[in-house]
Amino acid sequence: MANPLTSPKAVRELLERHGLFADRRFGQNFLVSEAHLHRIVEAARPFTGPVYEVGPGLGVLTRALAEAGAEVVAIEKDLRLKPVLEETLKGLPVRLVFQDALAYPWEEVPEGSLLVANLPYNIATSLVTRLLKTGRFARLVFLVQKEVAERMTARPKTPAYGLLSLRVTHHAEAEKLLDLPPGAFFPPPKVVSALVRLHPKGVPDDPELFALIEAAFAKRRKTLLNALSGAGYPKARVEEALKALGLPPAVRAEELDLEAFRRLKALLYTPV
Ligand SMILES: C[S@@+](CC[C@H](N)C(=O)[O-])C[C@H]1O[C@@H](n2cnc3c(N)ncnc32)[C@H](O)[C@@H]1O
Repeated sequence: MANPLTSPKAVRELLERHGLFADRRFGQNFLVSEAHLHRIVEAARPFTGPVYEVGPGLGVLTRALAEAGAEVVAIEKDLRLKPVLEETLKGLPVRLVFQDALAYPWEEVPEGSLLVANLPYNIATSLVTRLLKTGRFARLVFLVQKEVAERMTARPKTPAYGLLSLRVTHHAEAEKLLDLPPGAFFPPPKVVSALVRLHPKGVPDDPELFALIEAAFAKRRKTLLNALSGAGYPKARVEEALKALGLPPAVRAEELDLEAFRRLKALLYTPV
């Protein structure tokens, strides 16, 4: 059965009836494409654990997930949407939580949980990083701006490659599944979006590794040697480590893959 919320007209009427408007501060671009909604639900299956949705909005995806058999916990920051969600999700087994998703205790969700969401653009990167660090998610399936999806899946020596690419690679296998045009949303955003799926590998955070990677990319145009020595890593030690790894002294951060950064960290953090 078609989802009653997948038309701009239905969304406009629903908002009007509740005296609401799509609030840009909350990144409110509601999905209105039945075909894309279906692709997201299919990409998220099988529902082997509780499904967390950040930002249910008017409930379009929440409803589709619940109707497909998922046990959904939906976390929404905009309290104005409470009466709408109570109407659109009536009778469905969804737990609604009204709070900022960044304040949610993600470290306590059951092992094997799933995230399925059309993420608010302004918290997407920090939220996904945090969820990966918890080690509790079996799968994360979400919409983000295409540019963010490209950074998540970028390979070394490409312009989009950096801290986010390495963070994602450290924790997960990443897939960029498809692009969504602005017309798939109401109101249409200015940019193209993309559907991303991450399969975590159960690798815990490595704070020393990520301090090193952050320092390496903080000055992207500099050589790795200058970026790291500028951030306080002893220059002679970095020079020695690059040599031991067979890397030229003028190498830049974007030329190193995750394995190279792991080996560099091991050399820099080994007591002399
Ligand atoms: C891009 S809209 C997606 C709405 C809906 N899931 C859909 O696909 O139509 C993002 C949603 O996240 C909510 N939101 C924004 N910031 C949030 C935050 N920090 N915590 C929880 N929800 C947030 C917005 O109010 C909005 O409902």
